[in-house]
Amino acid sequence: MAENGNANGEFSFGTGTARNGLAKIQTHKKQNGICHDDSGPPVKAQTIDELHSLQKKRSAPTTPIKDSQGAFATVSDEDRQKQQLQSISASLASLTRETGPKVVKGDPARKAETPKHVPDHHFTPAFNVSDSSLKFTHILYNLSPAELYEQAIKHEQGSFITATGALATLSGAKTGRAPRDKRVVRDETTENDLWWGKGSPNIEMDEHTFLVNRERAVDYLNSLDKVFVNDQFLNWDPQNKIRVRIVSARAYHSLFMHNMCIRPTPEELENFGTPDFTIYNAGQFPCNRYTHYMTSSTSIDINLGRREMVILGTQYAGEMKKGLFSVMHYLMPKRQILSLHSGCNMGKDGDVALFFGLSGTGKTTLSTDHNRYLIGDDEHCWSENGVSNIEGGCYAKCIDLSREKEPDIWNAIKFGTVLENVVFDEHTREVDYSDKSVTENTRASYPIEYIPNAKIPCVGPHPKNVILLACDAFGVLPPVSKLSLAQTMYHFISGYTALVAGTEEGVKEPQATFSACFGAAFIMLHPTKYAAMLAEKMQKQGATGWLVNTGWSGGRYGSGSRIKLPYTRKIIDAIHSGSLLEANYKKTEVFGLEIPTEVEGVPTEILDPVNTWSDKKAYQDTLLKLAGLFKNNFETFTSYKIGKDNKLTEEILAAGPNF
Ligand SMILES: Nc1ncnc2c1ncn2[C@@H]1O[C@H](COP(=O)(O)OP(=O)(O)OP(=O)(O)O)[C@@H](O)[C@H]1O
Ligand SMILES: O=C([O-])CC(=O)C(=O)O
Ligand SMILES: [Ca+2]
Ligand SMILES: [Mn+2]
Repeated sequence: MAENGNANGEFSFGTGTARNGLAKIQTHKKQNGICHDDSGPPVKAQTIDELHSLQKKRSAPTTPIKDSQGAFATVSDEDRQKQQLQSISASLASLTRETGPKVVKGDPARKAETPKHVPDHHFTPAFNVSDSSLKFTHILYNLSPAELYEQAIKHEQGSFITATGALATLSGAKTGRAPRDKRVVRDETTENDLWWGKGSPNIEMDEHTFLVNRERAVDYLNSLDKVFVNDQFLNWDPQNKIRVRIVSARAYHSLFMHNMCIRPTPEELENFGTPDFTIYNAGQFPCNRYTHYMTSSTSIDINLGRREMVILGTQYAGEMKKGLFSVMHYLMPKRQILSLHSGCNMGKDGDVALFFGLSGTGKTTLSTDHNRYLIGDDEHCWSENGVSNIEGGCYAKCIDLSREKEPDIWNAIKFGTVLENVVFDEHTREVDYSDKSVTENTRASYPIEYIPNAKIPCVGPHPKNVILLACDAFGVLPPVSKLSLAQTMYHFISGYTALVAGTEEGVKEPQATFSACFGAAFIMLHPTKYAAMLAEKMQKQGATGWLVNTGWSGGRYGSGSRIKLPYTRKIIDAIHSGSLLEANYKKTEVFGLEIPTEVEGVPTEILDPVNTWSDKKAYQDTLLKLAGLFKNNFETFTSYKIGKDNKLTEEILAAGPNF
C-alpha cells in the first residue's frame, strides 16, 4: 500500500511538503475505523462483472431468445422470438447452398451470448456443410440510437460525436446517389407495367444477374461477425403501411434507417412477421465487373417480383431511402394512391400544402415552418383519404446551414441525428457547416419528432395548395406565379430546376435539368400516369397550383443573386393564408404565367423579373433560351395522352411557353 494511501480511506491533497518536495497527501480516518466512500448502503456486488451486470436491465423488444436461466420470456414470447429469428435466418439464407447461416442475436463482443449450439430449422448437418454455415452471424436487431452510437464509434472509422450530440459519419467514396448504377429486374410483370427506354430511370437487368448480386451481398454479409437488421414501416396511412427489413453492415446505415423509416412500437415489432420488402445493403463490398450488366463497381438492384433490393459498392445511405421510394412509386399507384417527391405541411386550420421540387430546391427548408405542422419533408402519398408521409424522418441539406435562417433544422441536429460528411473542429467538435471539403452534399438525418411542430401521426387532409419549386439559375422565372391546372401539369411533367457552376464538374454556366414529376430518378411508371392522377386529385379537391422560383433574381447565376430565403418564406406565407389567391395578377410574356402585383413583405419590383435585370436585352435572350429548353424537353411527351380527358391533354400541351 502506498504511504499516503489507506486501503479504505479517503485522501486529499494536503498543504504539507513531503521529503521529496511533492505535496503530501493526507489521509483522514473515519471515527469507527471503517471508511466508506459515501453514506449509502454498500453495492450488492462481489466482483466487477457482477457490478456491471447490475447496470443494465433487459428490455423486452431487444432481448435475445432467452436469457441463460430461461427466466424472462413466457412461452409465447419465446415462440415469437424464435419465429423472428427464423425469419431473419431465412432472409440471410443463401439461395444456392442447403445450409443457411446460423443466426444469433446480440453483439459478438459479448461472448456470453454466443450459444454453443443453436437449433436452426435451416441447418441440415448432412454433407453440404460449408464453412460459412458453421459460423454464427450475430444479428444486431433494431438497436437503439445509443447502442448504434457505441457500435459506430467502436468499429467504424470516421464516426464521432459532435458538440451538439449528433453522430458524424463518413459515407465513403460515394457522397451522393448513383442513378446510373440503379437497375430494375425486367420480367413478365415489369415488362408491361414499368417505364423502359429513353428517359426512364429503370435500367434493366435480368433475374439471374439479380440473383448473382443477391448471393454476393448475402455471402458478404454472412462473412461478417455481425450484421444490423432493422424491421420498420413505410407510410403513416395505416391501411397502406409497408413492412420493410433492412440488412446492413454498418451501424451508420442502421441508425440512418432507424431515423428515416417509421419506428415500430415494441408491440408492433413483436408482431412484425414477414417483411413486405427486404434490402440487402453490402455497402463497401463491390459488385463484380465480370457479372453481366455491371458497368462500375456499384450496383443498386431492385427486384419487384422478389420484393428485394441489393446494394453493392456504395455506402451512401440515401440509396436505401430513395430505393424504397422507387418501390413505393410502383406499389402505391397499383392501389390508386399517388406517390410524390414532395414536402408537406399543414396550417392550424387544417390547410395542407405540398412542396414539389428537385434536390436542393427547398422542400425540406420550406416545409419546415415554425408556424405550421410538419407532415413530412420529402416523400408522400395522396390517397382517397388525404395525404400521408412515407417516412419517419427528415433528410436535410446542411451546407451553409445557420441557426438564424433555419432554427428548427439547426435544433434537430442533436443526439440521435446522423450527420453525413460534415467537417468539424477536432477538439470542440463544433461543426463548420460552410466547409465543403468532403462534399457539398452534407446531410442531416433525424426523426421527424425532432421538429417541434411535427404532426404525429404524419397524415393530413387533402391538399389545398400544390407548390412547385424550381431553383432557376437563369433568373427569369418569377419568384411566384399562380398556375392553371394545365400549367401545373405542364410544369409537373417538365420538372425543371437548374444546376449551377461549381456543383458539378464541367458546369460552366447554369444548366437546365428536367426531371419528370420532379423525381424522374425514382418513378417507375411513365410520368403521364402520375400526372393523370395528380390532375384528377387536384381537380376533385379544388387545389391551387403555384410555381415558386427559389433560385436567381436580378440576373442569371454569376450576375444576379439567389432570392432571399425570408422573401420566399413571405411568399409561401401568402399562399398558405389565402391572401395571394386574392391578389391582382398580370400575365407574363413567353411562359404565360400569372404573377401577383404585390405580396406582403416582398419588394414589389422583384415580382416581375424583367424589373430586376439592368440589361433588358440579356433578360429577353435568357428568357427565350430557357423557353426553348422547356420546349425541347417536352417534345418526348407530346405523343402521350394524359388521363382519360382528351381536352386536358390538349390544354397541357398548350400550357408551356409560347414564342
Ligand atoms: N430562397 C430560398 N428558398 C429555399 N431555399 C433556399 C433559398 N435560398 C437558399 N436556400 C437554401 O437551399 C437549400 C434547399 O435545400 P433543401 O434541403 O430544402 O432541398 P430539398 O428540396 O429538400 O432537396 P432533397 O430532395 O435533396 O432533400 C437549403 O440549403 C436552403 O438554405
Ligand atoms: O436521395 C438523396 O440523396 C437526397 C434526396 O432527397 C434527393 O436527392 O431527392
Ligand atoms: Ca430534403
Ligand atoms: Mn428528396
